[in-house]
Amino acid sequence: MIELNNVSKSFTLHNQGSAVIPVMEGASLSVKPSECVGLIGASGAGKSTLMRVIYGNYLAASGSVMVGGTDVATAEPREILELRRHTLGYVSQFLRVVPRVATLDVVAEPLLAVGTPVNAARDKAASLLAQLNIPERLWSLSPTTFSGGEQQRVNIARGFAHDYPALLLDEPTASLDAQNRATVLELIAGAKARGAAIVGIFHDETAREQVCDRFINVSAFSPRSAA
Ligand SMILES: Nc1ncnc2c1ncn2[C@@H]1O[C@H](COP(=O)(O)OP(=O)(O)OP(=O)(O)O)[C@@H](O)[C@H]1O
Repeated sequence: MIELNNVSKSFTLHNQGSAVIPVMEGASLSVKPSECVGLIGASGAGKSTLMRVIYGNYLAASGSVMVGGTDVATAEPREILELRRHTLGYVSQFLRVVPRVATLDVVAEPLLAVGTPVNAARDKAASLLAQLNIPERLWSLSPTTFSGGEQQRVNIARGFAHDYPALLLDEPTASLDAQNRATVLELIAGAKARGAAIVGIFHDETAREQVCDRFINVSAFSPRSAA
């Protein structure tokens, strides 16, 4: 479902004499449906960079980044948007808050985007918000003023609203209390059970041991250790 072949990535620092910093070479990985692969490696090794390359936020310098039938490395922007709408979800630690949109609609939006009827989308959103302990009195408010932990849970609810065949999870359990953390791990297990291919970064060791089938150390893709 997610297949990277020989991917390299470097950054050009335009404000620093166009210095080119290679951060990744020869990155290859393959994630099958119902599998969760954890990215590990020291801080700065390139875990977030690899996730952004898969999501299409960073353009790979070479190699292929297949998600479903789309090569993210060469796809047109509209194909990437289509891929993100139907196939590839991304749950980051932070909610990009849309001003004045009610929490229930923020969570239902990915479902509406794939054509789910409004009532069904709202029902699913309500059930996720309840599962993640967001009090019902907050559902009609914009999450702009919510606490950090509440915003993170709204973001998780939104990320799990549509059943994406491929999911990227960037620290989905960071700074959650034990009960909400357990709920998120259940959501991840549920996504795996229905066939999602998942790539995740989890600093929380207990969480990653619980949901990951295997690990990839991205330090192996650092240009210094590449062959
Ligand atoms: N937009 C960018 N411009 C320049 N360099 C960048 C950019 N994004 C990442 N880097 C560099 O790429 C390297 C890998 O960073 P990345 O954030 O992927 O590491 P990480 O493994 O996710 O680290 P952490 O565990 O600390 O979050 C770092 O040296 C970083 O400075």
